[in-house]
Amino acid sequence: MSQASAALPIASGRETAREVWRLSRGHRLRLATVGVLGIVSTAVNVIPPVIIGFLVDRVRAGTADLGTVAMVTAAMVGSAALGAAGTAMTIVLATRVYHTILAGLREQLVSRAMTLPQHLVERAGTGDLISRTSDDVTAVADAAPSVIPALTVTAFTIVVSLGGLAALEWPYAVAFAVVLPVYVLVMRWYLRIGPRVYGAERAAMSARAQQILESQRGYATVLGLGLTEQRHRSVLAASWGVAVWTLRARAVGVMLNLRLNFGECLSLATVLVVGFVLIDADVSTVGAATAAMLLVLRLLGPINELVFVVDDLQSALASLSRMIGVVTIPEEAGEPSATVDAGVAVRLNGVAFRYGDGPRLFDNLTLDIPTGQRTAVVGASGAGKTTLAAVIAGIHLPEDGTVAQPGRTTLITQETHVFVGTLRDNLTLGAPTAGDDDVHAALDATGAAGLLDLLPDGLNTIVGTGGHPLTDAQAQQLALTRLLLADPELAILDEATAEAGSTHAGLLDRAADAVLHGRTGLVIAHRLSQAATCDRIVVMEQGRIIESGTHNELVAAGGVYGGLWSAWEAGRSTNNTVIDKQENKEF
Ligand SMILES: Nc1ncnc2c1ncn2[C@@H]1O[C@H](COP(=O)(O)OP(=O)(O)OP(=O)(O)O)[C@@H](O)[C@H]1O
Repeated sequence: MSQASAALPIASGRETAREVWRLSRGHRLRLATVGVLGIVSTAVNVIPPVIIGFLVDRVRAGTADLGTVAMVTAAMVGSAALGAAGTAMTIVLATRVYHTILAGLREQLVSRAMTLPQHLVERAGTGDLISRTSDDVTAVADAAPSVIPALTVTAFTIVVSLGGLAALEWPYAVAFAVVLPVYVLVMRWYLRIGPRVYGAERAAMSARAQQILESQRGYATVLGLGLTEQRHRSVLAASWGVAVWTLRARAVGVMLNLRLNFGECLSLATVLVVGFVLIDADVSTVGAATAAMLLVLRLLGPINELVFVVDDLQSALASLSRMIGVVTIPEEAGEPSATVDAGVAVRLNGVAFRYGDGPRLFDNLTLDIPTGQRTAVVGASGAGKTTLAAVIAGIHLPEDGTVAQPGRTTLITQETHVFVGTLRDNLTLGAPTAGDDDVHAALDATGAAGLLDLLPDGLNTIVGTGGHPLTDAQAQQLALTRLLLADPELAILDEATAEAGSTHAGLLDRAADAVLHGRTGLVIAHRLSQAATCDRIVVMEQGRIIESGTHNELVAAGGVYGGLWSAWEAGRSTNNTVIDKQENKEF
């Protein structure tokens, strides 16, 4: 598998073929039927030229009567009808089979995309992944129904027509066969240039998608820093890249047409000259020469189509190998594994981590999180708390060292996604077998049962984009209840109750309390009061753990945490509002 720069991998031709063969399992009988139908309908299409040649000779000999014309007409109409029906059936069946196979591939692509290590996606850029799951899927879907039947029909038309020419007089077949290398040269030229140009066109589309996505995601930052013009220029440059490569791709298409026209001219002229010589030498009849010319004319269409299908095929193959490149990304070594030590739920041993090519954020980080306990992580903004949570959850892979954690781990961040569907579906995502009684019990436990009274259809209310709107606090309650139902061994709450505002902070704190009850918890604490209720506190500074212990131990030690706690207590004795602000400022 080749990996160009930071982009996601692209499958080689062999890997693509192997994966397509694997995907075709269960559809091979129907694929064979497509092939047979294509062959039969093509063979039928060869009848009209031969029968016209027969008619020409009968007319020249003066032996054609009304019966001959009626017989020729009936044969032509019959073969045309049979050919058309066969071709239509081939295309319908082929379209069904290919779309079924493609649907399977698309499912695998989406499920692999959802489980890809985040560092891979970040390094490649989200645009690359989105382009592969949208543009590339469309390219393959658009090409498949035309490419495969055309390939089958064209290949067989060439074989049958060459046989037909040889049956008329072998020099006709030789005359055409000597021109075939011209088409081979045209195709070789095209295969050399085409993939590069089409690959570059697709890469330019990925780059454009990336620029647009970044501008949208960071819209607030762009506005805040006055970067609108700069972003506009970046999107413009990426769009221009697409325009340039699209133009080059179309130019390649035009040059291909010119070469094909030359091939047509050459093959018709060759067969015409051979026909003239054969008739002159009394070896062939005018009818046979007519049939030969008609057969060659019939062949030119499919041959051109083959070259044009190669065009689509190249484009589709480029997309297919990009899709399969994602599907076949192997599970990475270094992904978190289940811990074995009794009493330790999570063990980080000598962990090193950096974002992209940046400096090391963690270097030789070591940490044990005891089973069944609640550990808080505190530290100034940028200390590495969120990154630590993501490394433990397995979202980021360490560059060095090991992470051992329980198999069932759930991470909740401030950004809670509400999926389109019923509230019940959203709550039972991690526990598909949970019944309504379980759901109600979980809602009671997290104090979210009141939410049902606010929704028009209770658990059946459609939420998510376009559905009943939920406030941030409600979405967070939903996420906490979902976690309770999923019942993981390790729950990581990354500031999951931080942004709710003072009205809902207490409510969400109680929900978080219910969720963490009886399991190992890691709380990235925004508020010092939240950390103080945990069994153990870990203090981080610039990617290092500088203190760790119980609240009382750390206060008694009088270190960084002790200082912060004293400041917090001093603030509490003067003004509660100030305390909250002070806490948020500190962390
Ligand atoms: N995706 C990323 N790419 C590059 N650098 C990042 C990325 N995410 C975080 N960082 C950097 O890593 C460092 C640690 O960030 P992290 O978010 O883990 O800190 P934090 O303690 O959780 O901060 P906060 O409390 O503000 O959320 C910071 O310097 C941050 O700029």
